[in-house]
Amino acid sequence: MPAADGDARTVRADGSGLVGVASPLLITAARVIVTCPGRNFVTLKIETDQGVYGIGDATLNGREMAVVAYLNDHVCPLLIGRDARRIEDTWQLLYRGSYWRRGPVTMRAIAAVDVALWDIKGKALGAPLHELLGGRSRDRVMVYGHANGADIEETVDAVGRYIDLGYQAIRAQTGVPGLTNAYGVGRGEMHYEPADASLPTETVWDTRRYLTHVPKLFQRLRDTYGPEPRLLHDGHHRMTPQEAARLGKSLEPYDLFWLEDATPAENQEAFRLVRQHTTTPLAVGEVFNTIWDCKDLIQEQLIDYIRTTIVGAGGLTHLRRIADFAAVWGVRTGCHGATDLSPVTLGAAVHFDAWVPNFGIQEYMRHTEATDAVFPHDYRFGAGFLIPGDRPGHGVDIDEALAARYPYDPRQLPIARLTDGTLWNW
Ligand SMILES: O=C(O)C(=O)C[C@H](O)[C@H](O)CO
Ligand SMILES: [Mg+2]
Repeated sequence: MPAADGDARTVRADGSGLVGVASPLLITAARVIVTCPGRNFVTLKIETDQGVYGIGDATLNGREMAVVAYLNDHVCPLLIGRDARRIEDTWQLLYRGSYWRRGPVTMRAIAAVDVALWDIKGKALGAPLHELLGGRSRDRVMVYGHANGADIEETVDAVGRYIDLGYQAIRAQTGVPGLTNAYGVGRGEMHYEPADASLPTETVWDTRRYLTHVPKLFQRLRDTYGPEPRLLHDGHHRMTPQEAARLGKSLEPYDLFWLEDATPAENQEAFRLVRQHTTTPLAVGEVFNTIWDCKDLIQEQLIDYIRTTIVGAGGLTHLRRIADFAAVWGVRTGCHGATDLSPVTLGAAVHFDAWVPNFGIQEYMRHTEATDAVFPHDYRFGAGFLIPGDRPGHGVDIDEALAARYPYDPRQLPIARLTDGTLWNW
C-alpha cells in the first residue's frame, strides 16, 4: 500500500498504520492560497494533526476574491478542531449551517473544503479517489477539446489539428461575419482565457447573424472530416428558447454530440420548448451550483448531459448526488473543464469520471505549463482521453513557493450588448 502523502508512516498490508480510520484526524489549519500563473486560481489547503493535508479548488472566474473572503471569514474558522474524516457532516454544516444557501460563491467555498477532505481521506487510507467512490467503471475518460477560428476556414483547420492530436470529440466555435467578437474564439491555439481585463471588455452580439452562420460551419466540418468525429458547440446562453430551437433543428443533419447552453437555464421551462423542436442533444449546467438548478431538467429529460462540476456544485459530495439522480433519468455527465477550473478540479474530476456509471464526456482545456508547474498532478492525457493516476487522494498538489511568485491579478469576464445596446448574455 503506498505511503499516505504528507505522512511519514507507511500504510501496511494489514491496514495498520492507516491514519484517519480508527482515530480522529483533527484539522489544525485551513489556508487560502491565491495564485495567478497566467490566470487567477484560488486553492484551499487543509492540514491535520497527523500531518496529512488535502487541497481543494475554489476558483470563481472574475469573482475570485468573493470566495477568498467567504472562506477566510466564514468557513475556515469553523473547520479548526473538526475531524477531517467527517466529510458529510462538514458538508451539511457548511450548506445548512450558512442559512443563506446555494449560489456560486457559497458552493465553491463548500466545494473547496469538500475536495480537500476527500483528498485527505484518500491519503489517509492510501487510496485514489476513484477507489473511494466505488472503483473504476472505465480505464480512461473521453475528453473534448476546444477548436476555434476567426472564420469557418480557420475553425475547420483547428478541428483538423485536434483530430491529429488524437481527439475523438471537438468543440467548434467560429467568428461570425460582421461581429468583432464571438464566444469561444480565443487568441491562442490551445488556451482560451475569456477573463481578459480588470474591467469587463464590452463585446457586441447579433444572434440573427450567428443563427445563419453556424450551420455552415458544421456543414463544412462534416464535408471535410466525415461522420466520425464527435462535434460539439456552445451557444453560451445567448439564444431565446425559439432561437435555440431553430439552431438545434438546423444542426440536426450534422449529428452533433451536443449543443450546450442553448438558452439561459434559470428558466428550466425554456428547455421544454427547445426539446419539442429538435433532436440535437442538449447539455447545460456549468453555471449551476446545486441539484435544485437542474432537478426539473433531469427528471423531465429535457437535457441529455448535465455539465455541473466538482468546483461549481459543492464538491464531490454533491456532484455525486447530482450524477446519481441524473442516472435515474438516463442523463449523462459532461463536466465543464475550462482553464478557469484549476488542475485540482480537473484531477478530482478525472477520478469522478473514471467512476461515474452514467459518464458522458469530460471537457479538457489544457492548462499552461506555468499552471501545471504550480499544480503538479498525476493525471495524463493520451490520444483523446485522460487517464487518472493511482496516487492516494486526487493526485494533485500545489507548489506553494512557486504559487507565491504569481500574485493575484484582478480580471473580469467580458459583457455582451446587442447591436441596439441592450445588455445581453455574454
Ligand atoms: O468551457 C465552456 O463551455 C465555457 O462556457 C467556458 C466559460 O465561458 C468559462 O468557464 C467562463 O469563465
Ligand atoms: Mg460552456
